[in-house]
Amino acid sequence: MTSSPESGWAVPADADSPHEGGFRARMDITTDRGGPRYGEFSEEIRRLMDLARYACPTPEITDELIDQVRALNKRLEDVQIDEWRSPAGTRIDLPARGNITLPPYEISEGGPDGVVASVTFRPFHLGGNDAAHGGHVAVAFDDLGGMASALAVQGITRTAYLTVSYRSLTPLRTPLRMHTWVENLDGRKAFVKGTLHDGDRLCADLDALFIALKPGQP
Ligand SMILES: CCCCCCCCCCCCCC(=O)SCCNC(=O)CCNC(=O)[C@H](O)C(C)(C)COP(=O)(O)OP(=O)(O)OC[C@H]1O[C@@H](n2cnc3c(N)ncnc32)[C@H](O)[C@@H]1OP(=O)(O)O
Repeated sequence: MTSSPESGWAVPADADSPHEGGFRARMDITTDRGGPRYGEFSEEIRRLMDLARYACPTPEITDELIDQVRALNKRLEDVQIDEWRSPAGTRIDLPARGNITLPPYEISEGGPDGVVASVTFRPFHLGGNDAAHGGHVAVAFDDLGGMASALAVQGITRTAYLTVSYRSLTPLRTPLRMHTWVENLDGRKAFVKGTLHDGDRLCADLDALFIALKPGQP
């Protein structure tokens, strides 16, 4: 296991984790990294973010919390690894592939007709007035649009542009339906559309271009 740098920032890949540009020489998609309770761990981190977002601690409680979070961070520093082998992003059995930085989603369909997922914006995704932040809506579209284009080109793609039109407020704490699909495939260019609905109500839609990476392209 790669040891953590002093700073605790991301760990670079080493010879045990080969990849070529944006491509992975070995697609290490797993369901066991981090152990059977890793999903529970991710959910507790999200809960921490939710609670921190709306917390107003006294100065004494802030002092106490700093010590506790520092102890937790110290524990996590001991188990740092590069992005290619971390459970976050590769645990396909967990919401949003176990990636705690994404709005949690669960995929119900994925194929030539695109990707359909249930996305729930958490309390910590607050933009204002109990609605989701537009940036977080764009993150969900980027990931699920990227997935629809990856399925269409059967490879890794990168976002060239991504335009989100916000049609009505996106609620927090509510399972929403996101659909992304490739409208037109032109060589390496996948033109992607998407919608986000709360029941019958359209919250936002997507117009994006993803480009299939060439072998070795970073
Ligand atoms: C665990 C397993 C999971 C698996 C699931 C994975 C899902 C993960 C999902 C995660 C998803 C997260 C995803 C993310 O967040 S990706 C992160 C955000 N995106 C980036 O950082 C991308 C930065 N940009 C680049 O790297 C390059 O510019 C790219 C790669 C995009 C193109 O540079 P490249 O040198 O390769 O190609 P090219 O320049 O010859 O262009 C090629 C063609 O495209 C046309 N073009 C280019 N740009 C634009 C534009 N802006 N508008 C209109 N057209 C544009 C261009 O005219 C040309 O057309 P044509 O002349 O051929 O007709």
